[in-house]
Amino acid sequence: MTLTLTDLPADVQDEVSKTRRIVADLHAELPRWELVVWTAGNVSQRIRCADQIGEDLFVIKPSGVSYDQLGPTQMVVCTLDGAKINDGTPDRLQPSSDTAAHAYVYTHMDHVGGVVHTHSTYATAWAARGEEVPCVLTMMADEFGGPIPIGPFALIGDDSIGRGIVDTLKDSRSRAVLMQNHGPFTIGKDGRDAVKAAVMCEEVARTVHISRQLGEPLPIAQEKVDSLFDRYQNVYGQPKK
Ligand SMILES: O=C(CO)[C@@H](O)[C@@H](O)COP(=O)(O)O
Repeated sequence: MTLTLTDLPADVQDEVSKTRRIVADLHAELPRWELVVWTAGNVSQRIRCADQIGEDLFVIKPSGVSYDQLGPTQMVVCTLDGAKINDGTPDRLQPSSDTAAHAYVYTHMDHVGGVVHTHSTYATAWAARGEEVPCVLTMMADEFGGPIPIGPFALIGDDSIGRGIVDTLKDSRSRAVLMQNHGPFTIGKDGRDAVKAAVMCEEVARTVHISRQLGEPLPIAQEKVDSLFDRYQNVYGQPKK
């Protein structure tokens, strides 16, 4: 039976409301960082509520709606099988066409709290060639712990894309995967972390492409990549609260 938001415990309803605001605001980051044209990108964030209602939920944008029309009340709430709940939005409002992919990632990667998909230019150009972005920048070692891998060609609309993302990232430190002939999908501890991974993925895809136009970039020794990744993930920035 389809869940009804207003029947859920008050604390879950509060978390849904907060997450809707977060996900709506994160969608503004996609055009801000020039990661999308038109509506060609989406963000979602998990709600960890299995202890209260027996399953997690996630919030994702509605399909094909312009970013300047996206507010918290348009954000769609789904179960981890990708089904929209009775979330207060009009029945006709459909979730993103990538909802099944996001749902598959949340189901099979419990540590993931946010998923992003874009068609950002340089990352998508690497995806079109089916070539991983080699780890030749300290920024890549910091952020991705190695190369940005290529995922398989997969048609939209069922579990194929989600399965390709999980199969590629489950044994990788990278939070980004370039789905062949399609574009980048990124994961993170939350939606903002996944958006950051999408921003950094496009940045390094552009830089490495330019470097290759000048000559052959130099690889970084694996032990140096490991050291850079460890520092950035565990020391960089301000002390964790
Ligand atoms: O990549 C695709 C379609 O191929 C979609 O991710 C993109 O058009 C965005 O679709 P949504 O607006 O999220 O349904």
